[in-house]
Amino acid sequence: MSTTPGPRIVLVGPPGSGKSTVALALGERWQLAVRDTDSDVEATAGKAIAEIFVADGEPVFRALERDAVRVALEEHDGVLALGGGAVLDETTQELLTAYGAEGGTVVFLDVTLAHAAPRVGFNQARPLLLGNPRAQWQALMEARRPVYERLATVRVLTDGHRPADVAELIEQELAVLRRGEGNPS
Ligand SMILES: Nc1ncnc2c1ncn2[C@@H]1O[C@H](COP(=O)(O)OP(=O)(O)OP(=O)(O)O)[C@@H](O)[C@H]1O
Ligand SMILES: O=C(O)C1=C[C@@H](O)[C@@H](O)[C@H](O)C1
Ligand SMILES: [Mg+2]
Repeated sequence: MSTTPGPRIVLVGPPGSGKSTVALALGERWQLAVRDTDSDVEATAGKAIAEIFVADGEPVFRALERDAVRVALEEHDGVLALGGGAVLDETTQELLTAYGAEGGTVVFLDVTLAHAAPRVGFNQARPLLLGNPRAQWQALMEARRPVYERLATVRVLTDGHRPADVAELIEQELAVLRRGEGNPS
């Protein structure tokens, strides 16, 4: 077991990659508390993310999100799911880089458009995907992919896997890594 302070695992990836859902599956599998920075932001703001975007604007949301990620990395020791765009913030990038360098696990949940589309349904709850959802998703994934890949210590392709199976795949990947580092699994 890791002795790194902070969360046991942090999940990053685009909308529909399954961060929130897989976090719950991992929490159940490992009997760990689950936290989601999108929920933390909504609790702090007292309104839904879509409402924050409309009423206050994206910069306000991103500032709330930056604080939520910092606090969660400091005080949460279970499974942590981030919002899809949280990794774009420079402070968050620095914090995740440091967390990974100290032995923390950052998993990039990868997914292709064909599999993400039916999952998210591209509805009103995801303000960044309004307009032409497929094109928006593709553009943001293209821009963010290098960031997800750079910050992640593990990448798991989720296409065609149910959330519980993704959790199992993550566990297997981590076991392979531990063995590679010469630690028993
Ligand atoms: N591996 C999967 N297979 C099929 N459906 C999935 C999978 N993972 C998640 N889903 C479904 O896709 C939808 C979106 O999943 P989820 O909210 O976990 O994505 P997310 O990565 O947290 O997105 P966001 O960045 O918007 O928070 C949910 O309805 C969920 O049940
Ligand atoms: O990908 C994004 O930028 C977002 C993803 C969601 O998790 C929310 O954090 C919000 O809708 C923005
Ligand atoms: Mg989520």
